[in-house]
Amino acid sequence: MPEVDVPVRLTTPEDAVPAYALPGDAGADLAVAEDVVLAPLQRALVGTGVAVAIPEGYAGFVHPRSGLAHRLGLSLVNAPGTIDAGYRGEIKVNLVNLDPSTPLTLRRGDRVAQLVVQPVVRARFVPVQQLPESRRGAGGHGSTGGHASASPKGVG
Ligand SMILES: O=c1ccn([C@H]2C[C@H](O)[C@@H](COP(=O)(O)OP(=O)(O)OP(=O)(O)O)O2)c(=O)[nH]1
Ligand SMILES: [Mg+2]
Repeated sequence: MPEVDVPVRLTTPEDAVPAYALPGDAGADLAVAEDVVLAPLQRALVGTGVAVAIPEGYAGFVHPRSGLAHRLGLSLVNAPGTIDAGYRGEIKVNLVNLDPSTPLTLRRGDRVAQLVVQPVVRARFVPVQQLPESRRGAGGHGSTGGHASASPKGVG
């Protein structure tokens, strides 16, 4: 996998530098810098103790962790959160407990999200009268089929 240097500053020496759990992982785990209790369906903006300087031409995307989502219903309100190259503040996570009945307790240091650093391009938006044709055209929102159905028969 290609690598890029990302300067990182910790709020305190006890905060964790984002780390990849395994070789080949796309996301480096981010931990909460404080204890948090989330009531069912409650959300909270929580610091990670980490600030980064993502190089120009890249951006960071903060994704949920699938295990916590699956086991506890923990997610991010704004998934994926966007970390701009110019941002020097602490990375914060917009946590939400999507479980409808069980409160969720997180301890400082728990890894709750993952940061994916990706190359990005900046678009030059060019106003035109007519867009070039394509096979998809204006079709969307399930136009190719296979979308889930609310009916007991399942997907169509
Ligand atoms: O999950 C997130 C999302 C964003 N940010 C920080 C980094 C990002 O560069 C900045 C702005 O994010 P965004 O552009 O998504 O938020 P906005 O509501 O548009 O705020 P702004 O007006 O500051 O751009 O906030 C985080 O710490 N965590
Ligand atoms: Mg913005």
